[in-house]
Amino acid sequence: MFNSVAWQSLAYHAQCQLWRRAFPIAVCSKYFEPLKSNKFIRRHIMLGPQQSFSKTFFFRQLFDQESSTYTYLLADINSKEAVLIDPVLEQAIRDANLIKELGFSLKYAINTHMHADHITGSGVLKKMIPGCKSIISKSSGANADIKLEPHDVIEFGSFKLDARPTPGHTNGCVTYVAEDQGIAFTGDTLLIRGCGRTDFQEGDAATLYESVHNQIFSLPENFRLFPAHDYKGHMSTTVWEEKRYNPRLTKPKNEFIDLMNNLNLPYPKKIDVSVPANKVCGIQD
Ligand SMILES: N[C@@H](CCC(=O)N[C@@H](CSS)C(=O)NCC(=O)O)C(=O)O
Repeated sequence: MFNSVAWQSLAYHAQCQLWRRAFPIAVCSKYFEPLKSNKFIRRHIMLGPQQSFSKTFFFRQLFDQESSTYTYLLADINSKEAVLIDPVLEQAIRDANLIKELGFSLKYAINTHMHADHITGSGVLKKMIPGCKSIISKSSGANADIKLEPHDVIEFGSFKLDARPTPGHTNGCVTYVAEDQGIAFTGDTLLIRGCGRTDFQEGDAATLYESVHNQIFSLPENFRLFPAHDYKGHMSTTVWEEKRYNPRLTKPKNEFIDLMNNLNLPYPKKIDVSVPANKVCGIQD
Protein backbone atom coordinates (compact mmCIF):
# COMPACT_ATOMS: atom_id res chain seq x y z
CA MET A 1 0.00 0.00 0.00
CA PHE A 2 1.19 3.53 -0.76
CA ASN A 3 1.25 5.95 2.14
CA SER A 4 0.89 9.72 1.65
CA VAL A 5 4.68 10.25 1.50
CA ALA A 6 4.90 7.78 -1.35
CA TRP A 7 1.96 9.43 -3.14
CA GLN A 8 3.54 12.85 -2.89
CA SER A 9 6.82 11.53 -4.18
CA LEU A 10 4.98 9.85 -7.07
CA ALA A 11 3.12 13.08 -7.85
CA TYR A 12 6.43 14.95 -7.96
CA HIS A 13 7.91 12.46 -10.42
CA ALA A 14 4.78 12.56 -12.60
CA GLN A 15 5.01 16.36 -12.68
CA CYS A 16 8.65 16.11 -13.79
CA GLN A 17 7.62 13.77 -16.63
CA LEU A 18 5.00 16.25 -17.88
CA TRP A 19 7.53 19.07 -17.89
CA ARG A 20 10.02 16.86 -19.72
CA ARG A 21 7.49 16.32 -22.51
CA ALA A 22 6.68 20.01 -22.74
CA PHE A 23 10.25 21.28 -22.70
CA PRO A 24 13.57 20.21 -24.22
CA ILE A 25 15.53 17.76 -22.14
CA ALA A 26 18.29 20.28 -21.50
CA VAL A 27 15.91 22.72 -19.83
CA CYS A 28 14.42 19.99 -17.69
CA SER A 29 17.76 18.66 -16.54
CA LYS A 30 18.84 22.14 -15.67
CA TYR A 31 15.85 22.92 -13.47
CA PHE A 32 14.64 19.57 -12.15
CA GLU A 33 17.64 17.29 -11.74
CA PRO A 34 19.30 19.51 -9.13
CA LEU A 35 15.93 19.85 -7.39
CA LYS A 36 15.40 16.11 -7.17
CA SER A 37 18.40 15.65 -4.95
CA ASN A 38 17.76 18.99 -3.29
CA LYS A 39 17.23 19.04 0.46
CA PHE A 40 14.20 21.29 -0.09
CA ILE A 41 12.29 18.59 -1.96
CA ARG A 42 13.18 15.90 0.57
CA ARG A 43 12.28 18.22 3.45
CA HIS A 44 8.96 19.06 1.78
CA ILE A 45 8.14 15.41 1.27
CA MET A 46 9.00 14.44 4.86
CA LEU A 47 7.61 17.51 6.64
CA GLY A 48 4.42 17.92 4.67
CA PRO A 49 2.38 14.76 4.87
CA GLN A 50 2.04 13.77 8.47
CA GLN A 51 -0.37 10.90 8.68
CA SER A 52 -3.91 12.02 9.40
CA PHE A 53 -6.06 10.41 12.08
CA SER A 54 -8.78 7.88 11.38
CA LYS A 55 -12.22 9.53 11.22
CA THR A 56 -13.28 7.89 14.47
CA PHE A 57 -10.07 8.62 16.39
CA PHE A 58 -10.45 11.42 18.95
CA PHE A 59 -7.33 13.28 20.06
CA ARG A 60 -7.03 16.17 22.52
CA GLN A 61 -3.86 17.67 23.98
CA LEU A 62 -4.33 19.30 27.41
CA PHE A 63 -1.84 21.35 29.42
CA ASP A 64 -1.08 21.93 33.10
CA GLN A 65 0.64 25.29 33.39
CA GLU A 66 2.18 24.80 36.82
CA SER A 67 4.15 21.69 35.89
CA SER A 68 4.22 22.31 32.11
CA THR A 69 2.74 18.82 31.67
CA TYR A 70 0.78 17.61 28.67
CA THR A 71 -2.09 15.19 29.20
CA TYR A 72 -3.62 13.43 26.22
CA LEU A 73 -7.23 12.32 25.88
CA LEU A 74 -7.71 9.69 23.18
CA ALA A 75 -10.97 7.97 22.34
CA ASP A 76 -12.87 5.87 19.85
CA ILE A 77 -15.78 8.07 18.79
CA ASN A 78 -17.87 5.00 17.91
CA SER A 79 -17.47 2.93 21.07
CA LYS A 80 -16.86 6.02 23.29
CA GLU A 81 -14.03 4.21 25.09
CA ALA A 82 -11.33 6.67 26.11
CA VAL A 83 -7.88 6.76 27.72
CA LEU A 84 -5.95 9.59 29.38
CA ILE A 85 -2.16 9.63 29.13
CA ASP A 86 -0.28 11.36 31.97
CA PRO A 87 -3.14 13.01 33.87
CA VAL A 88 -2.15 15.59 36.52
CA LEU A 89 -3.77 15.56 39.98
CA GLU A 90 -4.65 19.26 39.96
CA GLN A 91 -6.42 18.88 36.59
CA ALA A 92 -8.49 15.78 37.45
CA ILE A 93 -11.77 17.75 37.66
CA ARG A 94 -11.06 19.45 34.32
CA ASP A 95 -10.35 16.08 32.71
CA ALA A 96 -13.34 14.28 34.26
CA ASN A 97 -15.68 17.11 33.18
CA LEU A 98 -14.38 17.03 29.61
CA ILE A 99 -14.76 13.26 29.42
CA LYS A 100 -18.34 13.51 30.74
CA GLU A 101 -19.24 16.39 28.41
CA LEU A 102 -18.03 14.45 25.38
CA GLY A 103 -19.92 11.33 26.45
CA PHE A 104 -16.79 9.18 26.72
CA SER A 105 -16.20 6.38 29.16
CA LEU A 106 -12.69 6.48 30.65
CA LYS A 107 -11.24 2.98 30.47
CA TYR A 108 -7.67 3.69 31.53
CA ALA A 109 -5.65 6.46 33.21
CA ILE A 110 -2.19 5.74 31.85
CA ASN A 111 1.19 6.91 33.13
CA THR A 112 4.28 7.05 30.93
CA HIS A 113 6.40 6.71 34.10
CA MET A 114 6.67 7.59 37.77
CA HIS A 115 6.84 11.37 37.51
CA ALA A 116 9.04 13.37 39.88
CA ASP A 117 7.69 16.88 39.32
CA HIS A 118 3.94 16.44 39.85
CA ILE A 119 1.45 13.95 41.27
CA THR A 120 -0.38 11.83 38.74
CA GLY A 121 -4.15 12.25 38.43
CA SER A 122 -4.69 8.55 37.82
CA GLY A 123 -5.54 7.67 41.45
CA VAL A 124 -8.14 10.43 41.85
CA LEU A 125 -9.65 9.79 38.40
CA LYS A 126 -10.17 6.16 39.39
CA LYS A 127 -12.20 7.36 42.39
CA MET A 128 -14.15 9.89 40.31
CA ILE A 129 -14.92 7.62 37.37
CA PRO A 130 -16.09 4.11 38.32
CA GLY A 131 -14.58 1.41 36.13
CA CYS A 132 -11.45 3.41 35.24
CA LYS A 133 -8.21 1.49 35.79
CA SER A 134 -4.76 2.92 36.37
CA ILE A 135 -1.78 1.79 34.28
CA ILE A 136 1.99 2.06 34.65
CA SER A 137 4.89 -0.20 33.61
CA LYS A 138 5.92 -3.04 35.91
CA SER A 139 9.52 -1.87 35.75
CA SER A 140 8.52 1.50 37.25
CA GLY A 141 8.19 -0.25 40.62
CA ALA A 142 4.93 1.65 41.21
CA ASN A 143 1.56 0.21 42.09
CA ALA A 144 -1.41 0.36 39.70
CA ASP A 145 -4.33 -1.77 38.54
CA ILE A 146 -2.39 -2.85 35.47
CA LYS A 147 1.40 -3.15 35.41
CA LEU A 148 2.61 -3.37 31.84
CA GLU A 149 5.28 -5.69 30.48
CA PRO A 150 7.33 -4.47 27.49
CA HIS A 151 5.20 -4.31 24.31
CA ASP A 152 1.93 -4.98 26.06
CA VAL A 153 -0.92 -3.55 24.03
CA ILE A 154 -3.58 -1.24 25.49
CA GLU A 155 -6.90 -1.37 23.65
CA PHE A 156 -9.70 1.21 23.66
CA GLY A 157 -12.51 0.74 21.14
CA SER A 158 -10.89 -0.19 17.87
CA PHE A 159 -7.59 1.55 18.68
CA LYS A 160 -4.36 0.31 20.21
CA LEU A 161 -1.29 1.62 22.01
CA ASP A 162 1.91 -0.43 22.01
CA ALA A 163 3.96 0.03 25.20
CA ARG A 164 7.56 0.38 23.98
CA PRO A 165 10.04 0.33 26.88
CA THR A 166 12.20 3.48 26.77
CA PRO A 167 14.19 3.51 30.06
CA GLY A 168 16.83 6.13 30.79
CA HIS A 169 15.00 9.04 32.47
CA THR A 170 13.60 6.41 34.86
CA ASN A 171 13.70 2.59 34.65
CA GLY A 172 10.00 2.31 33.97
CA CYS A 173 9.63 4.90 31.18
CA VAL A 174 7.38 3.81 28.34
CA THR A 175 6.65 5.35 24.94
CA TYR A 176 3.12 4.55 23.83
CA VAL A 177 2.81 4.14 20.07
CA ALA A 178 -0.46 4.31 18.12
CA GLU A 179 0.96 2.76 14.95
CA ASP A 180 -2.28 3.12 12.93
CA GLN A 181 -2.45 6.84 13.66
CA GLY A 182 1.24 7.61 13.14
CA ILE A 183 1.76 9.04 16.62
CA ALA A 184 3.74 8.26 19.77
CA PHE A 185 3.61 9.59 23.33
CA THR A 186 7.17 9.83 24.53
CA GLY A 187 6.70 10.86 28.18
CA ASP A 188 9.96 12.38 29.45
CA THR A 189 12.19 10.17 27.29
CA LEU A 190 12.14 12.50 24.31
CA LEU A 191 11.16 16.15 24.75
CA ILE A 192 10.89 18.56 21.80
CA ARG A 193 14.52 19.42 20.92
CA GLY A 194 15.53 17.90 24.25
CA CYS A 195 15.14 14.87 26.49
CA GLY A 196 14.42 13.90 30.07
CA ARG A 197 17.15 14.51 32.61
CA THR A 198 19.07 11.49 33.87
CA ASP A 199 20.42 12.69 37.21
CA PHE A 200 17.94 11.15 39.68
CA GLN A 201 15.56 8.21 40.23
CA GLU A 202 17.21 5.53 38.05
CA GLY A 203 18.40 7.99 35.43
CA ASP A 204 21.09 6.80 33.03
CA ALA A 205 22.21 8.80 30.00
CA ALA A 206 23.57 5.84 27.99
CA THR A 207 20.31 3.92 28.48
CA LEU A 208 18.22 6.93 27.43
CA TYR A 209 20.34 7.40 24.30
CA GLU A 210 19.79 3.75 23.30
CA SER A 211 16.06 3.98 24.05
CA VAL A 212 15.58 7.00 21.81
CA HIS A 213 17.69 5.68 18.95
CA ASN A 214 16.28 2.14 19.03
CA GLN A 215 12.65 2.68 19.99
CA ILE A 216 11.73 6.20 18.82
CA PHE A 217 14.06 7.15 15.97
CA SER A 218 13.29 3.75 14.42
CA LEU A 219 9.65 4.79 13.88
CA PRO A 220 8.67 6.12 10.42
CA GLU A 221 9.98 9.67 10.01
CA ASN A 222 6.53 11.18 9.50
CA PHE A 223 5.31 9.94 12.90
CA ARG A 224 4.24 12.77 15.17
CA LEU A 225 5.67 12.76 18.69
CA PHE A 226 3.92 14.11 21.78
CA PRO A 227 5.99 14.60 24.95
CA ALA A 228 4.88 14.81 28.58
CA HIS A 229 6.37 18.29 29.02
CA ASP A 230 7.40 21.36 27.15
CA TYR A 231 8.91 24.46 28.71
CA LYS A 232 9.13 26.63 25.59
CA GLY A 233 5.63 26.63 24.12
CA HIS A 234 6.04 23.79 21.62
CA MET A 235 3.30 21.21 21.31
CA SER A 236 4.50 18.37 19.11
CA THR A 237 7.30 17.29 16.83
CA THR A 238 8.11 14.49 14.38
CA VAL A 239 10.67 11.72 14.20
CA TRP A 240 12.09 13.49 11.11
CA GLU A 241 12.59 16.77 12.99
CA GLU A 242 14.16 15.27 16.10
CA LYS A 243 16.54 13.06 14.11
CA ARG A 244 17.91 16.22 12.53
CA TYR A 245 17.48 19.03 15.02
CA ASN A 246 17.51 17.58 18.55
CA PRO A 247 20.57 19.32 20.00
CA ARG A 248 21.26 16.50 22.47
CA LEU A 249 20.31 13.31 20.68
CA THR A 250 22.00 14.10 17.38
CA LYS A 251 25.35 14.03 19.21
CA PRO A 252 27.55 10.91 19.33
CA LYS A 253 26.73 8.78 22.39
CA ASN A 254 29.87 9.69 24.38
CA GLU A 255 29.23 13.43 23.91
CA PHE A 256 25.58 12.98 24.87
CA ILE A 257 26.55 11.18 28.10
CA ASP A 258 29.02 13.90 28.97
CA LEU A 259 26.44 16.62 28.31
CA MET A 260 23.73 14.88 30.36
CA ASN A 261 26.09 14.30 33.28
CA ASN A 262 26.87 18.01 33.42
CA LEU A 263 23.44 19.64 33.05
CA ASN A 264 23.47 20.77 36.71
CA LEU A 265 19.71 21.40 36.78
CA PRO A 266 17.97 22.18 40.08
CA TYR A 267 15.80 19.30 41.35
CA PRO A 268 12.07 19.60 40.61
CA LYS A 269 10.39 21.59 43.38
CA LYS A 270 7.86 18.86 44.22
CA ILE A 271 10.12 15.81 43.96
CA ASP A 272 9.83 14.88 47.65
CA VAL A 273 6.03 14.67 47.56
CA SER A 274 5.59 13.52 43.96
CA VAL A 275 7.72 10.39 43.94
CA PRO A 276 6.17 8.75 47.07
CA ALA A 277 2.65 9.67 45.88
CA ASN A 278 3.29 8.34 42.38
CA LYS A 279 4.56 5.02 43.77
CA VAL A 280 0.89 4.34 44.47
CA CYS A 281 -0.40 6.17 41.38
CA GLY A 282 -1.40 9.22 43.39
CA ILE A 283 -3.55 7.57 46.05
CA GLN A 284 -2.22 7.71 49.60
CA ASP A 285 -4.05 6.38 52.64
N1 LIG B 1 11.39 23.15 37.01
C1 LIG B 1 10.58 22.00 37.10
C2 LIG B 1 11.35 20.76 36.72
C3 LIG B 1 11.98 20.81 35.36
C4 LIG B 1 12.60 19.45 35.04
O1 LIG B 1 13.55 19.06 35.66
N2 LIG B 1 12.00 18.72 34.09
C5 LIG B 1 12.36 17.35 33.86
C6 LIG B 1 11.13 16.57 33.52
S1 LIG B 1 10.08 16.54 34.91
S2 LIG B 1 11.08 15.35 36.15
C7 LIG B 1 13.39 17.17 32.77
O2 LIG B 1 13.73 16.06 32.47
N3 LIG B 1 13.88 18.25 32.17
C8 LIG B 1 14.86 18.13 31.13
C9 LIG B 1 15.53 19.43 30.89
O3 LIG B 1 16.50 19.42 30.13
O4 LIG B 1 15.11 20.44 31.47
C10 LIG B 1 10.06 21.78 38.50
O5 LIG B 1 10.61 22.35 39.44
O6 LIG B 1 9.13 20.99 38.63
